[in-house]
Amino acid sequence: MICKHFGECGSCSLYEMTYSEQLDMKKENLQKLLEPFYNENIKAFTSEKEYFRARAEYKIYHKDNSVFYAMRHLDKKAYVTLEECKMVSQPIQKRMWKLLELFNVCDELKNRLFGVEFLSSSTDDVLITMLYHRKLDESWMQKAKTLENELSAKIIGRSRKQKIVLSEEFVTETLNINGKSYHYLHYEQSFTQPNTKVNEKMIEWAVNQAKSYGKGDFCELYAGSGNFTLPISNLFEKVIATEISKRSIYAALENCKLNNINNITFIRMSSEEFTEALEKVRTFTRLKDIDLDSFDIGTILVDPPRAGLDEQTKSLISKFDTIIYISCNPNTLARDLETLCKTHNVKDAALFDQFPYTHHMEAGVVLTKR
Ligand SMILES: C[S@@+](CC[C@H](N)C(=O)[O-])C[C@H]1O[C@@H](n2cnc3c(N)ncnc32)[C@H](O)[C@@H]1O
Repeated sequence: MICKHFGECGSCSLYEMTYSEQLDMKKENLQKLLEPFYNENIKAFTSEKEYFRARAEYKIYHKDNSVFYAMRHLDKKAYVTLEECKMVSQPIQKRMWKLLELFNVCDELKNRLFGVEFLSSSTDDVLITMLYHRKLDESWMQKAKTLENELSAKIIGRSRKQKIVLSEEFVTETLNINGKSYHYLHYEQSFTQPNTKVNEKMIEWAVNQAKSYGKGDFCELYAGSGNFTLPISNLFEKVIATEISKRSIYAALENCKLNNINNITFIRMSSEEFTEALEKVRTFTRLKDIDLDSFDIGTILVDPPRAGLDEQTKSLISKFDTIIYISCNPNTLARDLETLCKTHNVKDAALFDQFPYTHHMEAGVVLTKR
């Protein structure tokens, strides 16, 4: 029934709904899922109706010596070629069709090309990753360098065991949070929120919840490159944040420098390991210079992947006064609330429409200890 192709395959009923109809449907679904834990009206934060996606991945389909952007059809074993894609951001829009024209007049660039990924920012910075089934050589690099200039974009070429970065491998993003600007480096292939405007609303919501219910020091698990951590850090004296991805932790540290923030301790650690460290089940050399006991954690924010929280992490976060839970899968959120609501009450809940015209939902819930 529901489109995974931002509606572009034109084959599903969600695409036929108006934006507000599909949003109402999601809100109703979320309200039902959260009903056992929260009976108040859930606030929905809307997306722009077009040009909202800051990143996109396309297959490249070859036919009669021409290439096309393509996506897998939802139901059939086939690809759908695209002639427009109104879901992607204006900076991507501006470049993607020109790029296709340039591929089509250059055999060197389109030979064995099988995918193109775009990452953009609201500062009109765009990174284009081109994926090939062949080794890339000097001649490819020369053509790709010309492309960089013609498109005002940064280009990365990838093939098996090969990655060529022509200039930089990140885009610079600036987010406006409650009237203040925060600057971020978003690296290729590390996690970034897909819908910039909705992301800003989501961070503002989290900041406001931390303002209302925050206590003690602040801790964040699944912190990525500091998307929430940086704006929330202003409200607390001491902050500790963990994340499993090496690249995201590197970006998070760079982002702290960019924003002159120096009260955050970032640690590269899985939430499972961090739980073991806090509960003194295991010692880690990575923590030799960090005194975990010096943090008096009262507020925790978690933003796990779709699988939600593991049992140990749930048990750990249940110990803190305030929990802000951001979820990209309301089914696992509802499952985790069954445990968390044994000790905490839900104070607020919201829907963030990060993924319009798909069945995906992003939700936020704030809980305080009884
Ligand atoms: C939904 S993303 C959220 C990232 C960040 N909060 C943001 O808004 O950009 C989830 C993050 O959890 C990280 N992650 C996945 N499994 C993890 C684990 N077991 N422990 C810690 N972090 C994990 C991923 O690398 C990813 O950055």
